[in-house]
Order: sequence, then C-alpha cells, then structure tokens
Amino acid sequence: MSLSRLIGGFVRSHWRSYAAAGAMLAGVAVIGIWIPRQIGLMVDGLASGKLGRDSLWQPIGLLLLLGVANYGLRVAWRMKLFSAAYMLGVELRTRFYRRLSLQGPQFFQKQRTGDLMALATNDIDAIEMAAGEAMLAGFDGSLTLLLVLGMMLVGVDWRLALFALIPFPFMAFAFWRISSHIHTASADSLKRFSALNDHVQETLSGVRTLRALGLEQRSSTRFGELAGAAAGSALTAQRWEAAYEPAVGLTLTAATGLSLGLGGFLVWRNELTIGELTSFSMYLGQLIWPMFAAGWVLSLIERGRAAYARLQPMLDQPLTIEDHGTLPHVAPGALELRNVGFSYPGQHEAALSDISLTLKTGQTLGLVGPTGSGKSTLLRVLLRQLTPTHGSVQWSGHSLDQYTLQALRAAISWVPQESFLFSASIADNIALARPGATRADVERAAGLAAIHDDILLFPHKYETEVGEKGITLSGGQRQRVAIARALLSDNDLLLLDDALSAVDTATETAILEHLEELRRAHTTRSAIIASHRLSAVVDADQIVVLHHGRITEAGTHEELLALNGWYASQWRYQQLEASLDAA
Ligand SMILES: Nc1ncnc2c1ncn2[C@@H]1O[C@H](COP(=O)(O)OP(=O)(O)OP(=O)(O)O)[C@@H](O)[C@H]1O
Repeated sequence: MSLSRLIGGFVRSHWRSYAAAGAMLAGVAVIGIWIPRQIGLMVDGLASGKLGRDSLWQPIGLLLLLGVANYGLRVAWRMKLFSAAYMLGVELRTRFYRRLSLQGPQFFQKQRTGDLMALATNDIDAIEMAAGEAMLAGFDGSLTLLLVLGMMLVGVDWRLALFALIPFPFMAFAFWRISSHIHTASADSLKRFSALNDHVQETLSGVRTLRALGLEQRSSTRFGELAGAAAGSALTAQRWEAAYEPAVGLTLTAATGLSLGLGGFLVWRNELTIGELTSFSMYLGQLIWPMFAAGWVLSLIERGRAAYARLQPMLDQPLTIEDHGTLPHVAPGALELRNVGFSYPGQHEAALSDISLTLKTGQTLGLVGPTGSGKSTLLRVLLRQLTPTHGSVQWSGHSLDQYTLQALRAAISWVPQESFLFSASIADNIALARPGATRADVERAAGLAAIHDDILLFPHKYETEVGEKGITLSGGQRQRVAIARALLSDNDLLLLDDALSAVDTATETAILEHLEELRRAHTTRSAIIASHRLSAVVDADQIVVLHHGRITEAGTHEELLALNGWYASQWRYQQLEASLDAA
C-alpha cells in the first residue's frame, strides 16, 4: 500500500473531520480573496471621491469583521484537522505494536530494538505530519491558488494575469528537482536516526558491561559519530527544504516586475484602473502562500513516503509463528514428541535431531546435557516459539499447531534462562502471570519459589520497586521472582530452563520439594526441568541426556548411573565439586 492510499483510506474513514476542516478552510480562502478586491474598490472609491470621511467607516468596519472571522476559522480548522491526523498516528502505532506483539522471537532476533523504537516514534510522526500538516497546507494552498488565479484572470485582467504567470513553470521544475532530493535525504536521515537510537538503547542496556570493560570513551566517540551523521543527513534534508524559499522569491519578484511593467502600461492606456492594479499586486502577493505551501507539502510528503517505506515492510512482514490453530483449550494429557528435528536458519548442524519422548500427565522430565546441546531449543519448540523442521509434537492427542497460541500460552508456564523483570513492584512483577491474583496468592507463590523471606527483608517488602531488568535484585533473587510468577499461573506444564542455576543447592532443594508437593496435590501438573546441575533432576520420573541435539541417554537417575555414560561421570564430577565446596 502506498502512502497516498493509506492517507486516502484514513481520510475516508474520518471524512467528517476532514470535511468540516475543508469547509472552514474554504471560508478562510473566500474571505482572503475578497479582501484585496474590497481594498481595490476602496482605493478607486477614494480616488473618484465616491468614498468620503462619513462613508469610509463602513468598508473599514467590514474589513475588520472579516479579519476576525478569518482568524477564528483558521484556529478552528487547524484544531479539527490536527486532531484527526493525531488519530492516524494512534492507529498506526497501535497496528505496529499489535504486529510486534504477535511476532515470534526469530523476528526480534533479526530486528534491532532501536530501529523498532524509531519506527514507532520518529517515522510515524513523519507520516502523521503528511496526513495532517501536508493535507491542510495542500488543500488550503490549492484552494487559494485557484481563487487567486480566478480573480486575477476573471476579476482583474486576463492578459496581465497570463503575463505575470510566465515564470511559474520554471518554479514548478525547480520544485520537482528539490523534492526528489528531499526524498533521498529524508530516507537517509530516518535511517541514521534509527542507528543512533540503536546505539543509545544498546549502550544504556549494557552500561555496566561497557564500564567494566573501560569502553566508555569508545562508546561515546561512536555516539558522537552517529549523532554527527544523523545531524548531517537531517541538515542535508533541511538544506534542500531551504531551497524552496529562493525559488518562490525569484519567481514572485519576476512576476511582480512583469505585472508592474504591463500593468503600468495598461493604466497609462486607461485599460486598467489604479485600484485594479493595486488589487492585482495584492493577489500576486497572495500567491506566496500557495507557493510556500507547495514546497512545504512536497517536503512533508517526501518525508512521510520515506518513513512509510520503512514502516510498511514491518507491518506486512509475515508472522514468524502462524496462529491458525482452533482448539481453545489444552485438556490434561500426555506430551508426545516423535522424531522432532529443528535447524536454525543458516546453521549447518541441526540443533535437534530425532527427538522422541513421552511425558505423561503429572510426570517430571529432566533435560540435561553439555552447553549448546539443544535443551533450550527443545523447550522453545514446545512453546511454539520455534516450529520443528521434522517430526511432530502432540499434546493430549492434538498437534501443537492445532491449538491457538493463546491456548498454549495459557497451559504452559515458562521460566527462561534470563528472566525479564519490569520496572514495577515485586508484587506486580509476580502478579503479571495472573493479573487478578490476590496478595495472598502472590505471597503463596513467592513462598513456593523460596523468595518470600528475602522479599520481607527489602525496604518496602512486596512494594519494593525493581529497576529496569531487575537490576536491584541478585541473579538468584531474580530467578526466584520469575519462578514465583510462573507458579502463580497454575498452568499444567511448567518449563524451567536452567532457572535454578543462580540459587544455592539448599534453596534449589527447597524449591524442588515445593514443586513435588504441588505435583502431588495437582495430578495433572507436569514439568520439564532443563539444567546443567544434575541435582535439579535427580528425582525426575525420566531424565533425557542431549548431545549435539540428539538423545544419547535416557532413564531414571539410577538407570543412568548404571549406564555409566556422560550422566554418570557428570554426576560423580558434580558430587565431588559439591563436597569440595562444602569442605
Ligand atoms: N537463535 C539461534 N540462532 C542460531 N543458532 C542458535 C540459536 N539459538 C541457539 N542456537 C544454536 O543451537 C544449538 C543449541 O542451543 P541451545 O541454546 O538449545 O543449547 P542449550 O543446551 O540450551 O545450551 P545451554 O545449556 O548453554 O543453555 C547451539 O549450537 C546454539 O549455538
């Protein structure tokens, strides 16, 4: 869809606001056009002696009245039109945000956050300007142009009008050249602003790492370069916009020279009155606004087009995870994976191959293996963040993609390796999983996640604010807040992705015991615990060892020890490590 179709569709759906603004604008233009004619008549009336001291107040009073009406209408149409244009901004931002919220992790892996933020702010602002400012200037300018030309051609003298218009085609050519330069410069400027945004977003998120590595100077130099480049390209666009003014000035000067030459000659031949020449000169002066409006409109439209060319691909980008399922609810049942395989785009080696396993209702599965063996990938397949390239995943007898994404989200609680805490209170961060939860529910979940006692020691207990990404909490505390959030949602399947890595063994044992109690109380609850630390999966009903994305060992803790493979040697190593730590 082009920018004109987008704006056209918007104008149609908000036609009342645009029509009201258009009617008021027409009133302004008619009043504006009538004033020079009135002044011309007054000049001729004074020259011929028809207007005297007694009768002069009437036309002057009328002029004042029209001036006030003009002012009122100008204020009113601007308000009407701008409020409509702001609505386009709101609609576009909402569409953009909705689209982003439906995209899967693969989309966000490819897109830079700063770029997306620039699109949601700067680029949509540019489109909003094209739908508001440009529309009104375009309409106002065109209407004024038509009326002024009409008055010059019909109301004054057509010969004079045609003669005075000779320089205008040259100006149109200049405008066309300037606007194409503005398009290129605007596209470049928006792109550079995005790059600047990206840098700010990344350096602020990673400010502690940058400081620790002593990279502040390098980062600040890079920022200077990006800011300079963004300013440079914005300046280039401005320079081209500034070129409109001399083009208008030159054209009008030439037109005034031509009209005074021919007008003087016509007055000398008594074919034109001085009042008519005065009106004509005023009309010529009134052409300044349509000319400037044309320049202004072209530059706004070029900026808007450049912005929409960046935004549209994001709006049209297919969803990385399709949501075509129809089943609205996951009934309790077994999870069955048959020959599941998955490869990340562009990767030679498959991240998962031939994974077949069954997790019965109410059971716990331990997922272990060396780093990079595919544990997180397998969990993300179950979450439908990734679609398997081979095999099938069935839950309660239905393939995962037969469920709506909403149904799956409502059935699975997931604690990722890096949990995100929002800038809100601890209570709010936990309650996120179930917005209607009471404080007692939140505290119960916190107790199960073994974080309740820690929270009571915080300055404002459950109301303690957690900074951006939870920076005021330790890694282990963050993990436990995330576990409490997951437990609060009471979902049937709990996925823990190395979610206990930052807590000590005693706390880990306490949390696992609580999970076991929950499982016994709710027989439909299942869990998959992916972990580097084998102590987290010792009591699982079934443990699966992954190696390069394949299952190499499977069984209970005892069976795997008896197998004497990777699991057994890793277990002995971790036991030795634990006893050394305890010593
Ligand atoms: N987004 C991605 N794009 C490309 N390759 C990826 C991506 N995520 C993971 N991989 C690769 O897939 C393989 C499996 O990674 P995965 O994160 O599932 O392993 P893991 O067992 O969870 O590792 P760890 O225990 O270190 O968390 C690795 O080789 C990894 O490099």
